[in-house]
Amino acid sequence: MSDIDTSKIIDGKAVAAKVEAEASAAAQKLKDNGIIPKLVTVLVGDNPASQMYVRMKHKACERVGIAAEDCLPPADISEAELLDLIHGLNEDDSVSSILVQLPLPAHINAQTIMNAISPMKDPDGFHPFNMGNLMINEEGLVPCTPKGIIRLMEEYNVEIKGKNAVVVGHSNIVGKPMAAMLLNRDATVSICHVFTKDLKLYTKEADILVVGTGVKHLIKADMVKDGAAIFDAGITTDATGTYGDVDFENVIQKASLITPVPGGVGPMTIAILMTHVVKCAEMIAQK
Ligand SMILES: Nc1nc2c(c(=O)[nH]1)N[C@@H](CN(C=O)c1ccc(C(=O)N[C@@H](CCC(=O)O)C(=O)O)cc1)CN2
Repeated sequence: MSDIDTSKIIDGKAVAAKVEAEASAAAQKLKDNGIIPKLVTVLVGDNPASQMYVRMKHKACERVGIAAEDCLPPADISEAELLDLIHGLNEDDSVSSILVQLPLPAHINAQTIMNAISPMKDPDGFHPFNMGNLMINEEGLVPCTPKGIIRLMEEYNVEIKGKNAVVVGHSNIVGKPMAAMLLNRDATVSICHVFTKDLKLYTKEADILVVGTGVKHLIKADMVKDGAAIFDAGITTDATGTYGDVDFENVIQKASLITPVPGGVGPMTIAILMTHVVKCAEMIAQK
C-alpha cells in the first residue's frame, strides 16, 4: 500500500456530528415551545441495505432528540395503498416529516410517491416543488446528500465560484441536485453519466469532482487533475468490503482533499436529514 497523506482526508463523521449538534439545539428550541419534530420513515419490503439506512436514521433521531416512528409495509403493497398511507401521514398533524426509503419495489413508481408527500413534510427534498425551488436558486428543502457535500466544501474551505466542477452520475437523488447546487454557487458545471463517451476528458479538468454512480472504483488516478477536491457519494458493498466510486488509495495521491468511503459523504446525508426534519417542524409551526 502506498503512503497516504491523512491531512487530505475529509472527516465526514466529525462534520456530521457538528451538524447534528446544530439540529439538536434547533429541535430543543422547538420543544421548549411545545412543538415536537417527528419523522415517520416508510420502508417498503425487506431490502437489508435499506433496513440498515432506516435504522441509522432512527438512531440519529434519538441522538438529536427528534421523535421517530417507522412504517413497514410489505413488499407487495400496491401503489394505491402506499399513496393512501402517505395521504394519511400528510393529514396527521403530529407528523412533521415523511421519508419513503428508496429504492422502492419495481411495481411502484417512486416519483408518483414522492409527488404525494406534502412538500412541507418532505425532508428528502424530492418533491417537484422543492426540486423546482432548487433550480431557481431558492434552496429550501433540498436532497440531503448533495447538501451534505456542499456543507463539507464549506467546512473545508473549498472555493466553488468560477471553478470547474464535474458531477459524475445524473440521479435525481445526487447528480442532478448536486449540479444545481454547484451552479447556484457559480461553478462551471459539467454532468457526466453512463452515456458520456469520454469520461476522463471531463474528469481531468475538474477542480471539484463529485461522483455518485454506485460503480466501484470508477474513478482512477489518471482521470483526476492534480489538486482536485474529490467527493465520493457512491457505495458498493461486496464480500470483500465497502468501496466508493473512487479508487481512494491511488487517487488521494493527486487530490488536495478527498472523502473516504465509509466515513465521508454518507454520515452527512443523515445529519442533514436531521436538520431538515427540524426545518419541516418549524415551517409547519409558522403556517
Ligand atoms: N429516501 C431516501 N432514500 C435513499 C437516500 C436518501 O437520501 N433518501 N439515500 C441512499 C441511502 N442512504 C440514505 O437513505 C444512505 C446511504 C449511506 C449512508 C452512510 O452513512 N453510509 C456509511 C456506510 C454505511 C455502511 O457501512 O455501509 C458511510 O458512507 O460512511 C447513509 C445514508 C439511497 N436511498
